[in-house]
Amino acid sequence: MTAQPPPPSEDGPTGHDATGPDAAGPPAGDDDVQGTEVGLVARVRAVLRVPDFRKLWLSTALSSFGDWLGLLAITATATSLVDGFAAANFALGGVLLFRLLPAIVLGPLAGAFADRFDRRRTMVVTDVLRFGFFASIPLVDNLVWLFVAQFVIEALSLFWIPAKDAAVPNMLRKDQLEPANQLSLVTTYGLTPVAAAVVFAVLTTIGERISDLLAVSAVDLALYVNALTFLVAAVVIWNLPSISGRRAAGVKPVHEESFLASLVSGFSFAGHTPLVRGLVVGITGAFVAAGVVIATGQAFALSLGGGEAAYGLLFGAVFIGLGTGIAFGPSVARDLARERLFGVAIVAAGIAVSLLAWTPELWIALLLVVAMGFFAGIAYLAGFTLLGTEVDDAVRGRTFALVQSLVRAGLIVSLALTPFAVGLLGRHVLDLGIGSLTVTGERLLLGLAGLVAVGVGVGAYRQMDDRRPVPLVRDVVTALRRDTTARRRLAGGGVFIAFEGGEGAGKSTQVRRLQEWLTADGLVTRATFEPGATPSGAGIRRIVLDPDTVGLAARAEALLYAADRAQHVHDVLRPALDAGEVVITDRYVDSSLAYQGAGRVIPMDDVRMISRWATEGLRPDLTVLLDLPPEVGLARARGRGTADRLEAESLDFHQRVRRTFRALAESDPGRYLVLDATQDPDQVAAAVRERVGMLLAGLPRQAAAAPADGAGGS
Ligand SMILES: Nc1ncnc2c1ncn2[C@@H]1O[C@H](COP(=O)(O)OP(=O)(O)OP(=O)(O)O)[C@@H](O)[C@H]1O
Ligand SMILES: Cc1cn([C@H]2C[C@H](O)[C@@H](COP(=O)(O)O)O2)c(=O)[nH]c1=O
Repeated sequence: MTAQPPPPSEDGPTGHDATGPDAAGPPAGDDDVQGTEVGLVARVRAVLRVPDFRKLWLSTALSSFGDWLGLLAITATATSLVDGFAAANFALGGVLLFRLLPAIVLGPLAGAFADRFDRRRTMVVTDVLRFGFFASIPLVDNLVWLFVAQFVIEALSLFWIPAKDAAVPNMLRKDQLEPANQLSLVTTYGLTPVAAAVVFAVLTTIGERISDLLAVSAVDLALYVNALTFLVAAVVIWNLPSISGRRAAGVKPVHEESFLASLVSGFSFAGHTPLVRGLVVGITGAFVAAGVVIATGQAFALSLGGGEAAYGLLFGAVFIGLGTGIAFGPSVARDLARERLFGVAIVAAGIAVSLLAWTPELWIALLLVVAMGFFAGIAYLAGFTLLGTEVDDAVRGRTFALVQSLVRAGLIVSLALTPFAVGLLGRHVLDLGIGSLTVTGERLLLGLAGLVAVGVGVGAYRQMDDRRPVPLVRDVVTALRRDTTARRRLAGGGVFIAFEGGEGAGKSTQVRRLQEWLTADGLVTRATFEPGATPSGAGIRRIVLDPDTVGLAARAEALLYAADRAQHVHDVLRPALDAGEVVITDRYVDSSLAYQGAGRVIPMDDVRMISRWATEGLRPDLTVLLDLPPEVGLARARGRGTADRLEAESLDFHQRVRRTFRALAESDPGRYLVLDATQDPDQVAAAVRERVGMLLAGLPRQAAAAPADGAGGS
């Protein structure tokens, strides 16, 4: 018997909980993850049914609209405040420079701020201040003040953005973050700039009538409207306590670290966590390359024999590609792990840029630019989503801010240096004997940018790959195929298999082997473990297993394992099961019953109760118990090095653990497979396969021809 013995009618595959498939999710928006038959629109609609996210999205959309309108109005104001072509260009350049500059200095500080202080307050205060500064631009009506205000507004945005980016993952379930990001990115870079451009055009067209009616110019009116959007956003955000995350429940954080120390620990976290390191390197490198592409754009358009019109077309093609990648990338990539997709997409974008460098024709260039944008959009969405799902709340603000600073710094450097480099490299005609080849600075730099992108993509991939058993090429091909041989999810929801047993019983070995077998059989599988499979769980694992953790009360230990499990169910198990995966975990509730219940002698019912609460009743469809004498297992485990805190317990402790595992299995034989773990690993694996084969036989897999955007992200 595990946490919740199943009534006969509920038993069997996919009947893994007593509380229904929506139990682990937020109050609304849960009907989007029933396998892969659900389209993008339905998933976005489901995300929008989460009330707090919907309100935040609406207010962010409003601010974004205001921001674009403001940018148009500010550039118009800047050029109108000076005379002459050169001065107008200087004013325009100044506006853009002052928009990007603060990020380099203030970005990391803003991240530490977002992690340290109440995010809702940070957002409200910055919105109110942005309202004031935007409104001051038309009132003061002076170019120097415009630059100052622009700088301050941008600096304030730097505090607002990481606070918001770090807050969103707390409002949604992990599997909802990708559609939420798709919606936000399409809104910010697709819908609101277009809406702002239309409104700006209308305002300037009817400018005279506006002046007569309101006694302000159309450009000033745009700035006032923009200012007002920030005030509205401040009010909306003030009424969303969930943005405060942990503080929403009134929990005041204890800051043992100074501000400086938290800044340093943010950098250290990014530097020492391979996944984050890969993301930071990948996103920054990709933006450096993007800066080169933007800065060489006009010269490249000229070299294709086109003028401003060709440049405009190339510019538009980037956005078409980006939008398509963000909207449809997840459907194309389907089950490809986002950790892999990120690096692969950057490499693909890099290849497109490298090919661009050799392109003689405008139409080929346009296709390559769309392809580049498409892959860049996929990479950006995957990277942004991974930052939200994989980085713990406590350091998320600093991580987002670090990325934002590096991205802007990379953009500034490449935008500033590229024109000089193009000039320096010049134009050369090489005599190849059989003909001549014209090499121009912009094309050389484009080629270089492509190579940089390929390099950072490979680097990011190496850092982030979680060494899953399927080789990359097969994984990509499988993800792209939509025929009957492609890996499939289970149509009626996933199957949950737990491996249990004492130290060194061979659980990790058998989990890996079962996953390899199922993957080869074409199923989408997820191998995981307890404790420590989530970022916060990793911290718990360090505490409970560290031999230096002394004096930990038995109840505290039980609660720590339960906390790890609650996070594991919420972040990994429930979303994967809802998406129809076969989920295999190395340890689950039985370990708590055996180690904390029998080992630490806590009443079984107490352990059962906290486990049921932590898991919201989620229980395995099958538990494989690898049974062996503790002396044998401990000897195997010690082969790995120093014993951890639990391995170091007495033999008597481990005997009690073994007896309890066996008793649990005996009380519910239909749901357990008990195997003699002293057997050869091949024999154990064969017995596991036979039983799992029976469990899966007859379970419907997802339809062969899935709809184009039917993939759930994983
Ligand atoms: N059936 C087996 N016979 C002998 N050795 C085995 C067998 N299965 C695994 N081993 C070896 O025993 C050691 C422990 O195996 P493994 O890590 O798979 O066990 P585990 O149950 O996950 O351990 P723990 O719970 O302590 O992490 C490894 O060195 C592994 O190669
Ligand atoms: C889930 C769980 C685990 N434990 C113990 C059992 C082991 O000694 C360690 C985990 O180490 P492993 O090498 O990853 O197997 O933690 C526990 O006492 N209670 C639990 O709920």
